[in-house]
Amino acid sequence: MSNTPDLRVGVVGAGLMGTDHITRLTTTIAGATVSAIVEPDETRSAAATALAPGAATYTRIEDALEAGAMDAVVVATPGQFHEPVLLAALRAGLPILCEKPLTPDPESSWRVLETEQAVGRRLIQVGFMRRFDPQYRQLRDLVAAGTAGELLMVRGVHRNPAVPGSYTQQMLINDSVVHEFDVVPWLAGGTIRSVEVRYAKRNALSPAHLREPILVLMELDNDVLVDVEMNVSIQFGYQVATEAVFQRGVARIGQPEGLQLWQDAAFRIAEHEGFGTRFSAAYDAQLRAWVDATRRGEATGPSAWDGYKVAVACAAGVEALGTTGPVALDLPPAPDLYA
Ligand SMILES: NC(=O)C1=CN([C@@H]2O[C@H](COP(=O)(O)OP(=O)(O)OC[C@H]3O[C@@H](n4cnc5c(N)ncnc54)[C@H](O)[C@@H]3O)[C@@H](O)[C@H]2O)C=CC1
Ligand SMILES: O=C1[C@@H](O)[C@H](O)[C@@H](O)[C@H](O)[C@H]1O
Repeated sequence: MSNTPDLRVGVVGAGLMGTDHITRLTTTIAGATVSAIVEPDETRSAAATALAPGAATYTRIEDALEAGAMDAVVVATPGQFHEPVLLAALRAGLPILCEKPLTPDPESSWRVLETEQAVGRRLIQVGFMRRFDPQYRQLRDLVAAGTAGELLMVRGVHRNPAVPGSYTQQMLINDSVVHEFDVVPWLAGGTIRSVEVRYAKRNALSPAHLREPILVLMELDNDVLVDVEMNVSIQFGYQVATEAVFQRGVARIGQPEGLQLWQDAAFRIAEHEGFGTRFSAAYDAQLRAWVDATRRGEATGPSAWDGYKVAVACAAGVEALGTTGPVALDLPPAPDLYA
């Protein structure tokens, strides 16, 4: 691929994740150059441009498209602003890496699917980066190999140390469990049949407007039962861990790793501070896979259809926050483009 020119990438939204993608594209990922930054906030735009000298700056994606400033787009605006950016980039025929979620609800995700189908080829990869985490991939391979027997249950924890005041009750589902709604069916080889939410004793350290931690139960159509503790006030660090129960064994991923220290009659091992460290390798691998596939003229990773299925699961999850018992999912058949 060394004779192929660099992919000119436009990054739309230069906040936390947009800046992170710009840094990785500029310093770590071969074969790509950040050619455009689309960001309405002047201070953020200037800070991002300093990381990618030579990138042209715009405040609206329409202007960057009209200028022909990019061959492909990374969408890193907040989820509620994904749809207009996606539709504009799709209509221009550009490949897209869209941060999770595809969009915040099934109706808008369906409109994105329809637009991609009208273009006639897969252009969107959704940023469910856990699929690129080496440990999740190992676990998926183990499930597929069947060497420990059939998978029976998946038990997960998703713990954030704390969240900002702007984090709402629905975000427990839409912003956080959204990852499990994608990665667990992917690794377990099934589709989500229903979602249920149970409330634990409330953590008095949670922000006053949040009732959490919660336990999210998912039934898959292959009868695998999944439980996820979603906790955003765990204080001590960031922990995303999974235990898979098989017929003849148990597998764990996401355990603390690195230096082990015995000192002062105690044992210590570092835990992650945030998703930026826990999934650093996954963010790199996700971008690398996207850039390489795009340069080959192909699409890879989670598709817009995967994004739609997750949006349906999130809608069920949000409903389950306010009801007792499981909420069933109602999924249409996959359109031909994604079958
Ligand atoms: N994969 C992961 O682990 C994570 C993914 N995310 C996802 O990344 C996305 C961005 O989140 P953050 O970076 O935390 O948000 P942020 O709020 O830090 O940054 C978003 C940026 O988008 C800009 N923006 C808003 N509307 C725009 C538009 N129409 N055109 C161009 N720029 C626009 C804002 O001015 C802001 O600078 C979200 O979809 C979020 O769910 C966030 C954190 C972790
Ligand atoms: O996507 C992410 C955040 O938006 C979300 O708030 C966190 O809970 C997740 O762990 C992180 O990966």
